[in-house]
Amino acid sequence: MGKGRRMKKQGPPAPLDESKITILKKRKTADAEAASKAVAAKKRRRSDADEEDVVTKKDTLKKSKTNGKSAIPVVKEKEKVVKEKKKPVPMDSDSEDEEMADEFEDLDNISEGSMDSQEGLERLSDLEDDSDDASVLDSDDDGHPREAMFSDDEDLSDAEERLTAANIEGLSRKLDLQRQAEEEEAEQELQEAAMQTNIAGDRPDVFADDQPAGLAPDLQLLRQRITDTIRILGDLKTLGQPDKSRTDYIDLLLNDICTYYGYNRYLAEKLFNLFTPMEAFAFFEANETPRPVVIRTNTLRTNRRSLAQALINRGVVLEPVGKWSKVGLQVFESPVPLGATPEYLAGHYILQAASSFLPVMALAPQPGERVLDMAAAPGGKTTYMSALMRNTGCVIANDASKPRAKGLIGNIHRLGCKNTIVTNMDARTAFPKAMGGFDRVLLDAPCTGTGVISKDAGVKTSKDENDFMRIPHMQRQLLLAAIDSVDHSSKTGGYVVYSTCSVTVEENEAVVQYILRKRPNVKIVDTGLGDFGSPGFISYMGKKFDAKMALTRRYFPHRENVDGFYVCKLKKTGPTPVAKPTDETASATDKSRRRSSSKASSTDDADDEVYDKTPIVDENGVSVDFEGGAFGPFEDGEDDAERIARSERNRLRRKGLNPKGVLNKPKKGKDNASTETATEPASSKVGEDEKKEKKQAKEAVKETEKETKKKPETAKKSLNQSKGEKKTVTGATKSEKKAKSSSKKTSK
Ligand SMILES: C[S@@+](CC[C@H](N)C(=O)[O-])C[C@H]1O[C@@H](n2cnc3c(N)ncnc32)[C@H](O)[C@@H]1O
Repeated sequence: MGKGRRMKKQGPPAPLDESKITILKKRKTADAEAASKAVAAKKRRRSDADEEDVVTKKDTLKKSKTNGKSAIPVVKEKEKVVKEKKKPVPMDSDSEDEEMADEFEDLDNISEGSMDSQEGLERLSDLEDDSDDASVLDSDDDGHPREAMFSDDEDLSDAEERLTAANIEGLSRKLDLQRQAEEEEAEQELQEAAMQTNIAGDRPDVFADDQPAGLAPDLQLLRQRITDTIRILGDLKTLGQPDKSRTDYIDLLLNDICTYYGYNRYLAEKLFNLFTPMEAFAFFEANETPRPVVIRTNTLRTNRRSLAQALINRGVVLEPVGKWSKVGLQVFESPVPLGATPEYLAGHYILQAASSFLPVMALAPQPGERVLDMAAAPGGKTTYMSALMRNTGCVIANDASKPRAKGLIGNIHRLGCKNTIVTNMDARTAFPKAMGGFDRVLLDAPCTGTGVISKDAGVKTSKDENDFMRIPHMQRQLLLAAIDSVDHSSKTGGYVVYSTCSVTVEENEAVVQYILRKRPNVKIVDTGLGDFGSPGFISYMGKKFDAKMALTRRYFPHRENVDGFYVCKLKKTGPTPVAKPTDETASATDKSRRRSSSKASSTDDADDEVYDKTPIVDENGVSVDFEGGAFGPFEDGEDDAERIARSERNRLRRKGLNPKGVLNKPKKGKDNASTETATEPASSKVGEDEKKEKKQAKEAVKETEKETKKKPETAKKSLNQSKGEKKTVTGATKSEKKAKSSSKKTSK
């Protein structure tokens, strides 16, 4: 079955699919007590949910008000998502049996790579299942009954019954806890509704109740004011003070959000602007609560059913993460540390956020392919790719940070990935010069981490304007390198997936838009991830993006209950065009052309190794690298250097310093004109900008620069790609060395 069809049938994942738990409980005759609890809990939940629905329609704002910091908006959003999941999903004719299929069984041993019909994923379903459970996956006509552990099927196998029996007690406990939380929440809502009624119809003066200066803010009052302000913004005409504008209210709201949640003003505003005020509140709330713990089954070592059984036997309470994934398990409770179980140590699973499955699913690497993971550490995605490829072909897993690359190697060994080469290079410059011609490239880019604030609250205060200049700049460079490293003529691939765990437009749609302008030889294609998530922005704050940006996917903690994430899939349609080739680019282009023809004729000689080593060039054909700063404009009419310089000036101003004084100050012991701008007057603005840009660039890659000055790890074994040998190596291959020497010759 193709990926698109499966995704349609399966629908998007529910963060916490209560229906499964309920169904389990209904079925569990062996544990009458647990089952009756479950049914009662379900009824209560339903009636609660119905009541909440009514309340929602009456006044959604009321729902967001609580006395403490409970995540009411998150819960509401979660419920909304769950309800949406319950809507019938459009299905193909053979969809009913698929819907009933076992969420454990039909996944066992097989990859989600088999879900991509566009890319020959059917090949995967042809592969024999080499485990004991020999069911063939993803094939519509496999003839294997798909019994469901959590399905509506009545005929559960004995094994599933035992699994269910073992797990039901824990699930029941979880459900009771949820019910208790919901009752408390409902109680709170009632109280708040009463409070709201008192001010309903009035024009609440949120500007009046200023907190006393010098004292710690009263969080209860602050929260009340936040929700009041949001309510007013929803109906400013009726509820707003006549002498106050929308801007006044937004200003007050942002200040309160900063105080209440602890964000710096710049970041709070940036995140706030992504949503309506009400949704922004839900987003900030969601960042205060952790996302569900998820583990990914390593199908190189086991299958999901066996893993679930083993962990349940250890008292772990879990369920499949959702129908969208065949390898994910959501863990509700564990009496043992999940990073220290025998199964963990044996590499049967890896702790991996649900959202980080998505870029790999979108990339859909195929067995036998040559794949690059540009920024791979600690390796959650690399090892998933390796599993999808069934340990065949080759994954180059690169990371610029040496300590992180060591962690990556550890995971690769633990999970038994044998088709992986680890490299330690700066991907902006290493690829495609050192290696190119990949069938697929994953760029899970370094980012500001605004999607994972619940994991790293430090982001709230540490990320400023400067970071939002510097980091997207690096992302653009990396993505250009990713595109140039892909073989557009790959028979099976030619794809790049770009992902970040950030929700800002600057790091996502804006980066992709820039790339589309710089590389007309790529186009955005469907991620194949179905309806899960939201479409990428096609416009934002007056800026229009390519219409196909809607094919990219965004994920938010408050909507999908996963880490904030962005996924874009690109298809390379032709070689990178060079407008005004320099010597270097011309020869590289020739080489690229030779490469295509040599591929056809199979007459490669050593220097004509088939890699697309086209250097990154700007529109004028000028070779681009970070140090040179000759990068294209950040946005139309404004280049990165200027933006970074402006950001630096703003930063200094915020610190109360005079940017002119600080930036123009001559450096001790250095002649102003002694750098690469020596031919220009020391006071030249251009020279200063370049220096500033260089300074920013150096800061940006402080850590990675150090590493990349050192030699990449050398190969211990070579990888004979053409013979398809599977070998674990840790550095450059023979062919890569040839490619390097050829590259040197070219540049000479
Ligand atoms: C978001 S993390 C990658 C997570 C990884 N894909 C995974 O799933 O486990 C970004 C990684 O990019 C690496 N990195 C930063 N700058 C880089 C560069 N210029 N070249 C290659 N890697 C870089 C960082 O060391 C970091 O490990």
